[in-house]
Amino acid sequence: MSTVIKGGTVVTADLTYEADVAIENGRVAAIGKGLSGDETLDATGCYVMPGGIDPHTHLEMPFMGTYSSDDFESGTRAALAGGTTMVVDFALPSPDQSLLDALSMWHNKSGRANCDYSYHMAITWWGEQVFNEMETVVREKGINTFKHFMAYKGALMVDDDEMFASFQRCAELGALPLVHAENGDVVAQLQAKLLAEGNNGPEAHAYSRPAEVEGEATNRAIMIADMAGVPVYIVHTSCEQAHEAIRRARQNGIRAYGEPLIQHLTLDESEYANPDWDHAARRVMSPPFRNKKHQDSLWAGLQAGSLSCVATDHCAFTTEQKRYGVGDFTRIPNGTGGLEDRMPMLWTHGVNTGRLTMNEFVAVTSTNIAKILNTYPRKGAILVGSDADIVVWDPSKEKTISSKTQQSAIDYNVFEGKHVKGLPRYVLSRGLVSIVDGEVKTREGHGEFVAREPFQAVNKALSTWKEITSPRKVERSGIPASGV
Ligand SMILES: NC(=O)NCCC(=O)O
Ligand SMILES: [Zn+2]
Repeated sequence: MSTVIKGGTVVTADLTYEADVAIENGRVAAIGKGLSGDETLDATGCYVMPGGIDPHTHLEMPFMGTYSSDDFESGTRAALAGGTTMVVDFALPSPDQSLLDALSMWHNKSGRANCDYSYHMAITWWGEQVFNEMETVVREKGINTFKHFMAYKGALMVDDDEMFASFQRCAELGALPLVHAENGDVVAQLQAKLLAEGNNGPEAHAYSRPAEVEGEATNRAIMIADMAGVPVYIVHTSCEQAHEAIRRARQNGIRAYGEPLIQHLTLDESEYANPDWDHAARRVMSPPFRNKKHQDSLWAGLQAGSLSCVATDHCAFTTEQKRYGVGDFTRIPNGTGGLEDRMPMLWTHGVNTGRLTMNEFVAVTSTNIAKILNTYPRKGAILVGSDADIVVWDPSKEKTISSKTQQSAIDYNVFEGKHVKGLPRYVLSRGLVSIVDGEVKTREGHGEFVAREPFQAVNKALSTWKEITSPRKVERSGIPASGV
């Protein structure tokens, strides 16, 4: 069975051109004019783009005494509805748990996925077992990225010595470390101080995590990565201080990547001042939403290329779960949803406003992360042989975002009431037509795990440079006798 997407304009990270796209066996089979197939999808007036890749999701994640409420079924359904055809989730070992056990647990959860997925492995503790299993994870299990939390003291946080050890191991294995960069020690002290002063509402969550906390940790993570000789990817970059650290590092030749979230780009700190406790608590995530100065910095970073990808960090909790933190903001589960809205919100606030070109939109929603994760051009591209993960984007289609019509399992939406213009007409997951004009035709279990090879080029270049510049003993002849 072959499918042809006909009459649209192909938009990739580099090119815009008129062509039909033919699909066979889940792959792009031909690109050109006048193609035909068993099934035709009319793309007149639409842009035919690589499906989105969300670099950062937390589906059914055990966190803060509960589990995030979207699982791989509802989460990937939401992803496809919004034009995202691949998600990258996190396998999260509990303290002392084997990385391989955690991975098996995640494979058990993901069997219901509607679109393709991959994982980052989290480093939540350190020891010889973790050191050894990292090699298996990279060489045998198809995972080349490891996430480190500098925040969540007493839970997921790792210290600098553990991070340095893990980064060096990543360098040896051809893996890329990811970092949640917030100074967990300072946050813990600020939280205690705010609570002691009676400041226990959701707004205190934002007060306890000022931009300096993030800027300091981002810079520290980048410097540690540089000393370890490995590139580094900073997740959910939310402020100018963190962006500045990434920008400066890149100007100095350091391979550091930054990832703003669609939430931070389009929602600001005034959400926490809302008199409705539920409204504010539903928006509690780390880092918190910031002011316009920070938002402008993030948009500028996407335009200038100093920030690479737009993610969601989709970690959705119901209102009931958020209420665990009534009377103590530190117990509000951290996280917000966004999978279904990432692409329409970015198109509306990025492309429709002239802040991003269509090609830049494709780069930051798909192609850049495919390259960073070493899965390009299987993903993130429309090329003959690429997976047919494709979104046919209708720039004239509009809607108002509402939790009543969303795919996510939770009872609200942080973008509630926002009007978007630019939505998928069709979404194809490895050739399977999964969304047709808002109608959901996803197939549970269709999604497959995407194994990713270790990095060759960047890690080789960095280790070569490290070797050339490593400390060397100076060999001297005629050393004078000791003066003692
Ligand atoms: N970001 C957030 O608040 N929740 C998800 C877990 C994490 O990545 O920090
Ligand atoms: Zn995080």
